[in-house]
Amino acid sequence: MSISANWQSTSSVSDLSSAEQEWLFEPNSLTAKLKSKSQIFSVKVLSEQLFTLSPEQQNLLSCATQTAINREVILLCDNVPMVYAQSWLPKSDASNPLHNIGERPLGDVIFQDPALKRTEIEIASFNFSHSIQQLVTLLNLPNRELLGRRSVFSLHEYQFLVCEVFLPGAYLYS
Ligand SMILES: C=C(O[C@@H]1C=C(C(=O)O)C=C[C@H]1O)C(=O)O
Repeated sequence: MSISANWQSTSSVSDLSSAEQEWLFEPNSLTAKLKSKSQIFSVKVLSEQLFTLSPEQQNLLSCATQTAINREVILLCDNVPMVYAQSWLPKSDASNPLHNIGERPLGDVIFQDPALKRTEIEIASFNFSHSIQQLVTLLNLPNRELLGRRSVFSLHEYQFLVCEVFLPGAYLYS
């Protein structure tokens, strides 16, 4: 699913509530933050496929390779869908910690490594006409304007892009 959006740097976004800022600007693991708010945390993998990167994505990931793994998941707290996440991971072999993470949360893998670096977080809103709303409807959630964030991580020689869209019912809208 495309989550193209009008991504803006956090410094150019002003009218956010404190709850929205708390969640959108969270510098550490979103998985850990969601786990702290729930009894049962789970990951539903929607898909993991090899894709050709768009020129913009190639530029974002400053990578020469044209293909990457597109991983789409839903993060659930106590079985309530909270976040749709789409990550673009480098094609890899078993030696790469990002290889084949399955139902494990990406955050549990990458935030264990002190070498992890995160570039600035960008924010976007997703209105009623955005394709993400089809997923919201599929999940039987009420359609509403959604907020999301994305950033590029680097871990040793790997760069990868993580985009997260907060679904209706997520804590930051309360
Ligand atoms: C990057 C993180 O990992 C989370 C888990 C993801 C996954 O399992 O695919 C994707 C994005 C994040 O919401 C994090 O916890 O911050």
